[in-house]
Amino acid sequence: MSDSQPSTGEEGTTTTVITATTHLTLPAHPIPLTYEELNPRSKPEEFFGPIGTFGITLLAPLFTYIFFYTCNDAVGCTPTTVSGWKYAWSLVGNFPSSAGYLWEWKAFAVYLGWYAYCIVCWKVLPGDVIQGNLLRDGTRKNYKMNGLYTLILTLGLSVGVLLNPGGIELFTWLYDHWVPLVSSSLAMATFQALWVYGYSYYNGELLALGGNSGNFIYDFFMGRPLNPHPPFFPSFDIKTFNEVRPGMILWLILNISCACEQYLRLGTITDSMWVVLTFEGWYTVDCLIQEHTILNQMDITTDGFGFMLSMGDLTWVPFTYGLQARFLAFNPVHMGPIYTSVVVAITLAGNYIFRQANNEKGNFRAGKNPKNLEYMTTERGTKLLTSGWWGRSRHPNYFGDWLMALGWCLPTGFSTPLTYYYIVYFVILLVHRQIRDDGACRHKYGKDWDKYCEKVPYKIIPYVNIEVWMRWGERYGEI
Ligand SMILES: NC(=O)C1=CN([C@@H]2O[C@H](COP(=O)(O)OP(=O)(O)OC[C@H]3O[C@@H](n4cnc5c(N)ncnc54)[C@H](OP(=O)(O)O)[C@@H]3O)[C@@H](O)[C@H]2O)C=CC1
Ligand SMILES: CC(C)=CCC[C@@H](C)[C@H]1CC=C2C3=C(CC[C@@]21C)[C@@]1(C)CC[C@H](O)C(C)(C)[C@@H]1CC3
Repeated sequence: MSDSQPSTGEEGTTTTVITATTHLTLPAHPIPLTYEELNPRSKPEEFFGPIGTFGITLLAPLFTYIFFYTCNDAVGCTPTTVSGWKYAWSLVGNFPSSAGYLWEWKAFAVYLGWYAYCIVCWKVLPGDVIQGNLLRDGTRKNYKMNGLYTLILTLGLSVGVLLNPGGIELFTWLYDHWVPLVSSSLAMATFQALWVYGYSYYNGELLALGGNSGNFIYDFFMGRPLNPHPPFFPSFDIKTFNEVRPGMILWLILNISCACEQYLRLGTITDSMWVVLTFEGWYTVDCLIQEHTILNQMDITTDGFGFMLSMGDLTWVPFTYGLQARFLAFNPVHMGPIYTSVVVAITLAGNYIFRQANNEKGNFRAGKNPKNLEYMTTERGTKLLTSGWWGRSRHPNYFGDWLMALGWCLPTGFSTPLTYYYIVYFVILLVHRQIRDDGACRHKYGKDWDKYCEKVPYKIIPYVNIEVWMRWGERYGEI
């Protein structure tokens, strides 16, 4: 089976080939023939251009380390005091346990083993082959969707280990080698990003429209190739593989390791740890149940695969999204029934909005409209929902996602602001994503998008017009 096929629909070798639930139609213009026409030069404008992308390339890994050195059982979690920072700094390269060693070959070998295991699972476990969206060269790629089976197998093996004598202690090996594992994932992420960047100059593959500026720093970060694959292994799509497997599943495993650490220290697992473990774990499970939906997301359809996604997927997601559980491992919080109920209610509300909104759009895009929602038809032929969750704001799913994120941070109590980094980072990520998506939709739908925006003026939070607030703020400022 070839990786890139004409859009006629063919049989995959494993199981049926299913076409991604998209409404995309063939471009009206003739498909350009030359490589240069297909891959035009882009302007380095996103993230404040080369300077901004250089800054994020350095700062994102740096923050991953800072989150550890300023928040661990040796220093506590006090990045708010000068003495806290000084003490944390003195421990870099000099940490009392292997959890803070900057590099360890054994951890690197374990990490490579984990990555290889994920590839083997992708190869040998069964799964539907889904045909992706139409690419601008007129072809479609096939994707094997078996992330959920990889997760089920991994969880099954984990339970097997945990039920054996010494299994809990074995699991805490991950907690005890946190920084060496961070460094290993970062090495892998950097290697991948460099390799796909270099290889994209040789194999004539389709480039991402936003990652072909000719500026190394910018293109390395944004991602030059759109759908990179290793040589001689064209059916292995590096981007979709990275997006939901080695990082997302590792996040769940690291959380289990933190829970084991807490159990060894306390002899029990606190309510706060259970809440974090359950809800963050469910996020991973839900993401893998819906794995096919990533084919319609901008990371897959538009963005290239570069350091942003490579580092984001392999390092940022598992090691910083796991901060809450790691904090609770050495700093247990007992929430009690009332606080637990409040946190659970917020998280469930977030999950409900997130899932309902994503399902409404997913069903609608698949040609189903079980709730009989209102919609408008654009000149392009695409339909846009104007009632239900998508009539309440233009990104209700982001709002639900953020509420869930709040529910993951609240169990850590209020002794440190650091564990709340996630909701701050997530606001920035979602607002930036909203602006990018709005721009892309305006480009796609033209004045139809303006009509939709008139009908649904609220950007993320239903019925809350941030722009009105901003204008009101400006007027207040003038007074
Ligand atoms: N935890 C994390 O770190 C992250 C989580 N996420 C989550 O991933 C999920 C996917 O996010 P993302 O890919 O950014 O975007 P969305 O799932 O919100 O999809 C946006 C697209 O939906 C289509 N659309 C917009 N409005 C309508 C409408 N009214 N009716 C029908 N279709 C519409 C448009 O595409 P078209 O018209 O072409 O179909 C638009 O480009 C979200 O739930 C988000 O919260 C995302 C990033 C990071
Ligand atoms: C600091 C830095 C370099 C950040 C890069 C941003 C990345 C962390 C995010 C960009 C898009 C992401 C997505 C997910 C995780 C975070 C990153 C990689 C995602 C896999 C989370 C789970 C969701 O269900 C998702 C599959 C929709 C999502 C896809 C985008």
